[in-house]
Amino acid sequence: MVKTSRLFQMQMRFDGLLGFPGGLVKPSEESLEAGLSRELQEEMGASVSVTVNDYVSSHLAQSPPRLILHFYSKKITEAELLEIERAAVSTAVDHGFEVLGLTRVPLYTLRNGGGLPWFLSHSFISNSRAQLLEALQRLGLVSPPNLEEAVKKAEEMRHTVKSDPSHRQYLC
Ligand SMILES: O=c1[nH]cnc2c1ncn2[C@H]1C[C@H](O)[C@@H](COP(=O)(O)OP(=O)(O)O)O1
Repeated sequence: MVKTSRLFQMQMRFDGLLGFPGGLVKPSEESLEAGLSRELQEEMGASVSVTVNDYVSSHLAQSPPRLILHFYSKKITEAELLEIERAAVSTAVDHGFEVLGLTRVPLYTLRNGGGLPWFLSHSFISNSRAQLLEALQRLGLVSPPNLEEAVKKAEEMRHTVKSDPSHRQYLC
C-alpha cells in the first residue's frame, strides 16, 4: 500500500466504466453549477457547492448523444473527502444503481508499473480519461514527466493484454 498525501476521486458507473460524478443539465432550467451540485448530491450523498471558479474545460462529445461536456474540479480537505466517501455509501440515492462506488485514483507508479498506469489502462466513459489527465496536470497532482510515463505504460499494458489475453491470470 502506498500512502499519499493527495487524493483524487472518480467513480465506477452502473455500466462498469470509470467516470466522474455528474449528469445531464438543461441550461434553460438551472445553471450548470446548480445542476452539477444537484447531481453530486444524488450520486455522492453529500452537499458540495460548485461555482464558476471550479470550471476547467468544455468539449463536444465525439459520439452520440451529441452533448457539450463541461468539466469542473474542486479542491476539498481530506476530512471533507472522507465525509463524502462515507455519505456515498450511506445516503446517496444513486448508490448501487447509477453509481457502484466512488474510487480513489492511484497517483503513484509502482516499480512493476502498477498504480496510475494500470488505472489508466481501464475503460472510461466518453472523454473522462482525458478529463482525468487534464485535472491531474492542472492541479499539479502528478508531475508532467511522471504523467507522460504513466500514459505510455498504460498504452503498453493495453497492448499487452489485447495481444496476449493469457498475460493476466489471477485465481480467487
Ligand atoms: O465523467 C464523464 N466525463 C465525460 N462525459 C461523461 C461522463 N459521464 C457521463 N458522460 C457523458 C456520456 C454519456 O453519453 C452522457 C450521459 O451520461 P449518463 O451517465 O448516462 O447520464 P446521467 O447521469 O444518467 O444523466 O454523459
